Amino acid sequence: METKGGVESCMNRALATVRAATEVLTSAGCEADLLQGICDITVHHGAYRFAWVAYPGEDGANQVLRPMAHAGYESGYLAQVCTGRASSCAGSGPATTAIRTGKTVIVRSDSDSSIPGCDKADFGNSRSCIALPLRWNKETYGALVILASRTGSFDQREAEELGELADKLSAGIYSLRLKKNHRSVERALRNEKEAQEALSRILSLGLRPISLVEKLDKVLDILFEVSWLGLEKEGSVFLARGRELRLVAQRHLNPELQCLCDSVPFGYCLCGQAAAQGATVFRQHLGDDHPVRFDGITDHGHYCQPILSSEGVLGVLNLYVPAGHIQDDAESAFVRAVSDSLAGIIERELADQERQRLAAVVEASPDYVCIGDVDATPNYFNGRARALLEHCGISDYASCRLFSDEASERIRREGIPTALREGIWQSEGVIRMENRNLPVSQVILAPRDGSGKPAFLATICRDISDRKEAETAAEQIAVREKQFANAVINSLPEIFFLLDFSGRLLRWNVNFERELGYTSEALAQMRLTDLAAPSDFEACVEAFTAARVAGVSIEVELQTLTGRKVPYVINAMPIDEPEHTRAAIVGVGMDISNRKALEAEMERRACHDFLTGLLNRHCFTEHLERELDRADRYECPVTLILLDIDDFKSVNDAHGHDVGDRALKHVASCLQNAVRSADVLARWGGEEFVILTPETQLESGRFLAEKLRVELERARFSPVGTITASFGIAEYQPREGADTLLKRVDNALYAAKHAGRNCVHRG
Ligand SMILES: Nc1nc2c(ncn2[C@@H]2O[C@H](COP(=O)(O)OP(=O)(O)OP(=O)(O)O)[C@@H](O)[C@H]2O)c(=O)[nH]1
Repeated sequence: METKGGVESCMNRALATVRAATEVLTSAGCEADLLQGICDITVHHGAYRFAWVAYPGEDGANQVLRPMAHAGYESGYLAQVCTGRASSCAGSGPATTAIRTGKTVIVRSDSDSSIPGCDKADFGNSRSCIALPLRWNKETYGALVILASRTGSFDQREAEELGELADKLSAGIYSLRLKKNHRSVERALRNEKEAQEALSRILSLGLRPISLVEKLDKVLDILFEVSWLGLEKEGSVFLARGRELRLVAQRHLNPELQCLCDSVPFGYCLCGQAAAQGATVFRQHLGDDHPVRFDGITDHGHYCQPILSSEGVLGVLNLYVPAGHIQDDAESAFVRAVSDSLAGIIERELADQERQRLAAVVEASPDYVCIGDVDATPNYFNGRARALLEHCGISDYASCRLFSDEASERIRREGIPTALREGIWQSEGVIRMENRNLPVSQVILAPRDGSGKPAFLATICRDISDRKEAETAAEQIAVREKQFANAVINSLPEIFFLLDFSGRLLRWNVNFERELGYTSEALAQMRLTDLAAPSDFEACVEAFTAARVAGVSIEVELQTLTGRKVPYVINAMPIDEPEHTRAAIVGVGMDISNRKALEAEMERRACHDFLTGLLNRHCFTEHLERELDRADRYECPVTLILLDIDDFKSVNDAHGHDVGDRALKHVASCLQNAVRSADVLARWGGEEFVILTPETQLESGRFLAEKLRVELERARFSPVGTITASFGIAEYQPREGADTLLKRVDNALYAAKHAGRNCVHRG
């Protein structure tokens, strides 16, 4: 226990401390000074062994005590208290307990184990401890801890006095913090105002009629004037071109550095890193990742702030700061705001450049260009269009009507709605001019704005008069060529036709219609093979199938509408399909009726006797050979009759050759009328006739010969009167041959002559 004198002395030291603290409490300029002042006074005026102020803090995930000020003899005590688990904020040491509970904690003996940890603490020969919570307005700042060298210190009165000191200290902390806050708020407001003014100056630069480089230079100047920014008066702006940064503006940059930084690839050095990452790069010092160096370069820090748009990286704002500069939230936010403003300026500039380029192109375009509102009110015409309007005497552009009423109506009803709906409408139209109409191709465009709505309407008309003239000329040439082709094919003496691959008639000449008698409507539904005579149909199909790949020539009979069969020789060949047709085969056909008739006549003449019209000897012999072959093969009977007019010489002599000729015809006629159709009658020569009677035996032959003899004798021929003939007959003996048979029948005839004529003899 303390003695009465000791108690007084304890009270005195507490009172001395409180008294001495008054000046510090009112005069301290900052919190650190206040805390340190109180600790000093506690030790020097209160003669306590040790005093310190603990604030709660964090070390990673651990809550710890932070000594904010201390005075007196401590001998490693602080380190032990602040790192020991028992005295951590989560622990139960005096300082921790006071902070956590908000109540004063007193330890009067270093053997007091009521507060765990205190017994283990090295009090540095101190024997008592008081931990006073520093609280104000329900906020606990920390604890004032005072150690005394004697056991049993800090009775209730001393503790109350010291508690008052702690309350005053808490009020002082509160007051200083309040002042500090006021100052920082005032400073922040001042800085904010300055920043806003700088930003508005930067933004207004975007509207000034100066080049982008000048604008960027001035932005750097404005930044250097912002007093609270810790910038060096040195900086630059890069613009991105592809994956490269180009130095476009700078202030006070070392000339050598200007050369080195003229072009910086994305990813290279600090600015390249900022561009590649799209994020701020800040460095306090010139480090290894700043490879751009020159002789005499001094250490400095960097703000490399990417200038970003929604499309990507536009460039980098590069600001220099003194070496060791500490980045400040307000400063970082301001630099970001400046880069956002720069993005706006650059984007507008690029858009302006693009617009100017487009405007120059549109203005110089050879097309007629009109740009107007989405309600189709025109508000711009390019040079070509203005010239056209002037030419047409139109001065009121807003209400000009260049197109015909019909075309205007179509544009209004179809063109503009389609363009507004689909973005584009294309057509052709005609512009009315004073002397002529100007054919144009027209395109109406409706580009959309950022919200997807049509922003304006642009009408582009192109003079297509040259093309139209060429098309008209080509059409006229095509018409003329068609007329010429028609004239040619219609003047052909042959029939002409074009077939498609299925053989259907595509085109034909007038001869075709005339000779076959069908109408063009009927022909348009027909194939050429439909016209073939039934007997020629198969051959016709075969020929025109072959004509798809190679030329063919075919003789075929075509049947006219009336059923008449006309022989044609048709030459047909495949053709390359002319444009827009299905033509596959072209052909011409010549009517060969005359040739066929001539051939028939020639054949007839070759086989027939010109006087009597009967088969001649040559043809008869062929018949005879064939028939005898058949008789040999099938052993069928054949009988030959040979007759000779009696005393014919006297007919000629008496009546002349003309009568003789007629007499021969008379005999031929009589014979022709008397024989059967299976018999073959021929003039053998002179006044001799021969009859081949197939399937006839000798007796039947003799009967026939006798019948003929009688018929001939009975038939009177004027002016000659009776004409008779002698007959020789012979039946063919198997395999005796024609010559032998003829010899035998000739002998029989001779015998008949010898026998007195007008009779029949067998050989
Ligand atoms: N008018 C005419 N006379 C012909 C033709 N061919 C032959 N003759 C004549 O027929 C006559 C045949 O006379 P011949 O051979 O003496 O026989 P024939 O007078 O009939 O006496 P036979 O046969 O013995 O009865 C000749 O005068 C021939 O000129 C002919 O085509 N026309």
